[in-house]
Amino acid sequence: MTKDEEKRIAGRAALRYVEDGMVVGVGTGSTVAHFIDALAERKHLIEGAVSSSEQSTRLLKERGIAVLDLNSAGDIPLYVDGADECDAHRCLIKGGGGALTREKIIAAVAKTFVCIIDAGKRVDVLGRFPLPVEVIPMARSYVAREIVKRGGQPVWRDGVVTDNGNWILDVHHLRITQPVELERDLNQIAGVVTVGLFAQRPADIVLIGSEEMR
Ligand SMILES: O=C(CO)[C@H](O)[C@H](O)COP(=O)(O)O
Repeated sequence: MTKDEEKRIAGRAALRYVEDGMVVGVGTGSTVAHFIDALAERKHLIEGAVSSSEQSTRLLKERGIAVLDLNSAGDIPLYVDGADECDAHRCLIKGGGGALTREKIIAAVAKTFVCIIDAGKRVDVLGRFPLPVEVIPMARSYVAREIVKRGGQPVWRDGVVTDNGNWILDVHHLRITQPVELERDLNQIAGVVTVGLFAQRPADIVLIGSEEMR
């Protein structure tokens, strides 16, 4: 089975958590694109979606799904999103697609966070995938120096500007054995907007696309 097939199966499987009348939080990425395709089949039954990126907003609108403003949407019972890595405690690295800040906001608001991944994303220890950190542009060098002090090797995602007008550092060579503590520590560096570690608010449910899930 190809990786994309696993993503498609996971994306479709998330549909079982969608209930009539819901506002559905929608993440970003290629796995979520499969979820959006599946969600389109229920578009007349849900109230609408709140979107974590311009990319997902475009996809949702193309498929005729109403996109709502998070500030006026009320409760978000369900958030469906992918991840770059996932450990046994459902802690995640996210932000490979650069949408980590809005993703973290919707994950925080949502009652249930369903994470959809292909099998290659499951790891014992987070950190093989470089950890994305969104930074205010003027703080890039300072934040990078602070990360080096903590043993990481930050690489500027040159040329990428987030939906919020910020920049991203991808931090290599971290072996994340204490994700909650690291998330808290990196969050308090001046100039950091969001750390792509989802440990203080992990996923509630992880769906890994597989043959058995078909
Ligand atoms: O965090 C993300 C975007 O910021 C994505 O969920 C993550 O990068 C996984 O993407 P894909 O489903 O394309 O493998």
